[in-house]
Amino acid sequence: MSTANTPKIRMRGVKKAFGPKRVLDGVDLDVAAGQGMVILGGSGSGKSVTIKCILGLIEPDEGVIEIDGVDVLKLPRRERESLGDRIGMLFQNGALFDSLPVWENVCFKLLAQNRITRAQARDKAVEVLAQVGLAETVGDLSPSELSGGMQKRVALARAIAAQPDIIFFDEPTTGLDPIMGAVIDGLIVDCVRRLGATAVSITHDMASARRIGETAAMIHKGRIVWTGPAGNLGHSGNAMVDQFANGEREGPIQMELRR
Ligand SMILES: Nc1ncnc2c1ncn2[C@@H]1O[C@H](COP(=O)(O)OP(=O)(O)OP(=O)(O)O)[C@@H](O)[C@H]1O
Repeated sequence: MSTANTPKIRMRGVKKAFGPKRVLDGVDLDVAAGQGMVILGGSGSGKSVTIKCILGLIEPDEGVIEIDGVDVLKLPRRERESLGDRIGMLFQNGALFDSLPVWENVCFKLLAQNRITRAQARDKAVEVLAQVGLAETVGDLSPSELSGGMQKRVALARAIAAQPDIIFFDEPTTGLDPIMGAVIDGLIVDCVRRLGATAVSITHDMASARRIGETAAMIHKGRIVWTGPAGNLGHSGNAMVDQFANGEREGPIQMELRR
């Protein structure tokens, strides 16, 4: 049963292998309701697989994943799918559809599920675009006509349009200049706060991690090896985390491909 102390997301012993390759080897992670959690880890360490397991896009081999205290892996398919209505996602590359105008992209999920008429969707898109600093006229453009920073704003608008209570951000500032990255981070923080949502982000950008995360977790060799305040990244006292956050070649993390 869910109580005030129940984590929004709770993972215990989550394992996932692809063929002989074990990617997740017993992930334990708690994300408190309303918290901003950043997941760090080397390339290929399993950050995206972790998020996809929570989203239900990948089925773990073992373990427990709870949302609001409910074991989602045991839910019937239909109930599991309806959980998706409460979850927003900003994909790494934005994943916008160039064949649709911006406003339809923003309200894509609401339209696809017939939760809203096209006229309502247009109004809703204008309202959400304004929240990410975009003018009404942008709604009629194709995503291909927008700069990278504007595309990220549209992707953010799409992630929040259905007012989810959990939002995942996969490398939200990748490919942006540092100032635009900071602007997008600011918008993310504002939007998440306005919704009162729980946010889980993957990023390799430490400045971004400190801005959008309250808490950080580091994944290494398929397990969460450290959790602590995002503000401590780089001087956490954990040699592995500090090597990673400071981008040092020497340290406990040996990356065969980089030698
Ligand atoms: N559907 C899949 N089938 C087979 N292997 C997969 C699949 N999805 C992920 N993997 C493998 O799992 C490992 C972890 O992938 P994942 O995408 O989670 O890494 P990541 O930590 O997000 O990395 P990056 O920072 O580079 O995006 C990789 O070796 C990847 O090749």
